[in-house]
Amino acid sequence: MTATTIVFDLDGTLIDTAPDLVASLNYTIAACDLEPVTFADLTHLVGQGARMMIRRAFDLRDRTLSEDQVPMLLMRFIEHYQSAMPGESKPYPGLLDALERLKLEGFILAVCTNKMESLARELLTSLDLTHHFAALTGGDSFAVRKPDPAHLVKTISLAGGDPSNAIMIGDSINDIMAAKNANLPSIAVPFGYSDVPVETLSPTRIITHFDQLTAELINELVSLAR
Ligand SMILES: O=C(O)COP(=O)(O)O
Ligand SMILES: [Mg+2]
Repeated sequence: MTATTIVFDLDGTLIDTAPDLVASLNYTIAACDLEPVTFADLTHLVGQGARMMIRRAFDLRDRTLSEDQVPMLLMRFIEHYQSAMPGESKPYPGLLDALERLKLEGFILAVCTNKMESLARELLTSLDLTHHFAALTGGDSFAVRKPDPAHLVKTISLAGGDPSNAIMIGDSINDIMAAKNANLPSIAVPFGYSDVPVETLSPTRIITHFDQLTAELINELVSLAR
């Protein structure tokens, strides 16, 4: 039987990227004289990639964003975000040990993020993490993205895994819904950027630290879902 695949979300799950996302977004929207956003705002803005984050910042400030401004603003965001990488972004406590441990235990590890694939790859490479993952896909890798189950299913297949023997771990509604839509169990982490308490998303389980992400837990949740 193919090994179980553990699919991780990136922003707010693997890596605490909020300070850099806020800094790059504020640099971007300053070009249009928008007031800076805060971390609390970010929980409502993040989740569907940079383009949507910019759009939502304009909505937050009751400003109209014309379509022809979008490419310039997106480029401004990407350049700023790339130039600072990894900036203040850091893996959450216990992540590195968990990745090493789970790989030794034979799990396939993958990343399914709505961040642009190139930015996600560069960020994980700058933190020396890319080598842990058999596949990494972003919000622009396919025609669809989380919460569409196809994003998750295609990521598992790319990693060499079996889409019926996998689990998704994430911090937001997109991750938990993608798992549900793909008929897979999910684990939510409460330390990320959800704008609602993660319990309200009804994940299969919640963990508060990566030390709790054990082979026993994953095997239990995957077999319960069968
Ligand atoms: O960058 C985003 O908007 C979302 O990224 P995530 O899917 O890794 O949480
Ligand atoms: Mg996330």
